[in-house]
Amino acid sequence: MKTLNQLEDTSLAIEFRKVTKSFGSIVANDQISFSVKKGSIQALVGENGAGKSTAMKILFGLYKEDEGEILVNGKPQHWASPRDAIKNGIGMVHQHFMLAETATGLDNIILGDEEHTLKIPFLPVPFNIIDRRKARKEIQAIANKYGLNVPLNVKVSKLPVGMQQRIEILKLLYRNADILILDEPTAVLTPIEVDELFENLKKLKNEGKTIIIVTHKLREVLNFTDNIVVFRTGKVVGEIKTAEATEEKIASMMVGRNVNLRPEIPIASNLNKPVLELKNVTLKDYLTKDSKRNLLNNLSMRVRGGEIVGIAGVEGNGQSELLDLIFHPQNYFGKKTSSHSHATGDINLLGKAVKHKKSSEMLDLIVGFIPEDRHKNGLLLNMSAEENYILGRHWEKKFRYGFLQKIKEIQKTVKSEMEKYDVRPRNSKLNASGFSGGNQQKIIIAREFGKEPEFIVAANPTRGVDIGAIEYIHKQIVAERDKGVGILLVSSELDEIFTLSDRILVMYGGEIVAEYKRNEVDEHALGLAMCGGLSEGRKTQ
Ligand SMILES: Nc1ncnc2c1ncn2[C@@H]1O[C@H](COP(=O)(O)OP(=O)(O)OP(=O)(O)O)[C@@H](O)[C@H]1O
Repeated sequence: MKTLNQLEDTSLAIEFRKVTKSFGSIVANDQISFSVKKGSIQALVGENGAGKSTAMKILFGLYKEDEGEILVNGKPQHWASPRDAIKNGIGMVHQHFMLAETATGLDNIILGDEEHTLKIPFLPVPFNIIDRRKARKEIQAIANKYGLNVPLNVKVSKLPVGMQQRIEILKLLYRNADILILDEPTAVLTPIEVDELFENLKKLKNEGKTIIIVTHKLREVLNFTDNIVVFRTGKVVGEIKTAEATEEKIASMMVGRNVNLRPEIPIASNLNKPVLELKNVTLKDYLTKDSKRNLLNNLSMRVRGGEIVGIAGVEGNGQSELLDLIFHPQNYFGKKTSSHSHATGDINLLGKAVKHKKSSEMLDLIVGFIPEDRHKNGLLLNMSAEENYILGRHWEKKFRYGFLQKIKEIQKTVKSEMEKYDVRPRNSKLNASGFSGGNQQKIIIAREFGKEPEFIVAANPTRGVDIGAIEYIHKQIVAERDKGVGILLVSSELDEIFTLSDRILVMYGGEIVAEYKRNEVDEHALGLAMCGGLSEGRKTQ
């Protein structure tokens, strides 16, 4: 059967023909066929684990298909590695970045690029070195053109995730890729940055480039793409022109049922005692040259049991520092050291002053944590789902007899949690690395909620998670709130902030610049406050 694009236009950039790829018993791509028109923006959507990333990894030469073939610009291609794909004009930004963390942004962008070398003419043997000045100039020009500015001299590990992603995108543009694959490119961007990114992608499209976007964000799909291909459980279940699609239509194609995309959640009414209190916390930045700037500035806030407090803000405005300070106060409030910036002020967690607590004492305070970087802080990728579920919880009474672990109890709990959160595949022995991004997230959420904490910090809890699962995770968060748990939600998704938060705090430049009840602010005012555009003084609690 011919696909939609084939009927309309034969100038295809990409054509998948009955491609199959299995990992052991898991068929990640099952005879998938679809095509992408040259000079178009194509969305790939589907539930977590539906096989989108696998298809793109085959296209990028990271995996080899078991069966079928892929045509690129009309010619069958069998890449031996991504190097072949790059040579043939294909670039990919992965869902989890592939950057050398200890190298600078500049080095990451030019790494492995032989084009920009400076030839030394008088040496007897050919000896090329990278012309860093030229490369920097070119990268800066691309960055300026597409609004992707990053500090090129700073080590990647020191940059927030949003900036790291910009480096990935710059790397791809710097190599003049003709076909750009972006696996969830906007997961860490603010709405304004998303608009800017897509404006730039449109410019690239108008220059004839082909762009494939893997995303869970249906609004982006509708606003910015030309065609949509829908995956479900390893198969392509449909292709649709964006102009003919609606959010509901795509959602039900993806999930196979109707999904409530905008639930009405009543604002919390029964508030308990505070689970988190920060009073006049200032965090000086001693680690960068910019020592006059404070990473957190005279920040005071409170989360009470039974409420969800959402922090809205453009990434890099102190949110990461705030989270680190909540979990590791001893690093900041103790003696001044060269490895951490120094904090002043007060912090109380679950009613206890914690600024001088040791790490071991902090572990006694049971706080759920869904981290923004699930690979770095949420999972041990080369350990099984079961081991990851028990991570940090092995001391819980229900999981041990003295020093011995109750293996059967652990297995039973993990099995039922995987069922409850619909983690796919239901294989508790599979290493965390073998699960798709969204399913990895579900494992973390199941573990953290399972601790039955009084306070949960959720940083982008539905990042990379499909709509069916978002609906479920949101319900769980609200259920926790209604049980009396206090929740601090840090999210770059305004939709998520609006759906869940009882109170919304806006962070800008390390300060809380505004505070609203959910029902007294709209997206426009919030967006303005997030960009520092608040002219009036902040509202008070
Ligand atoms: N390296 C691997 N080893 C074993 N199984 C894998 C591997 N990579 C992917 N899978 C499995 O293949 C299936 C498809 O995964 P894939 O990452 O392609 O899904 P996806 O649609 O991109 O999901 P998500 O939206 O969550 O990123 C999943 O069941 C996943 O667990």
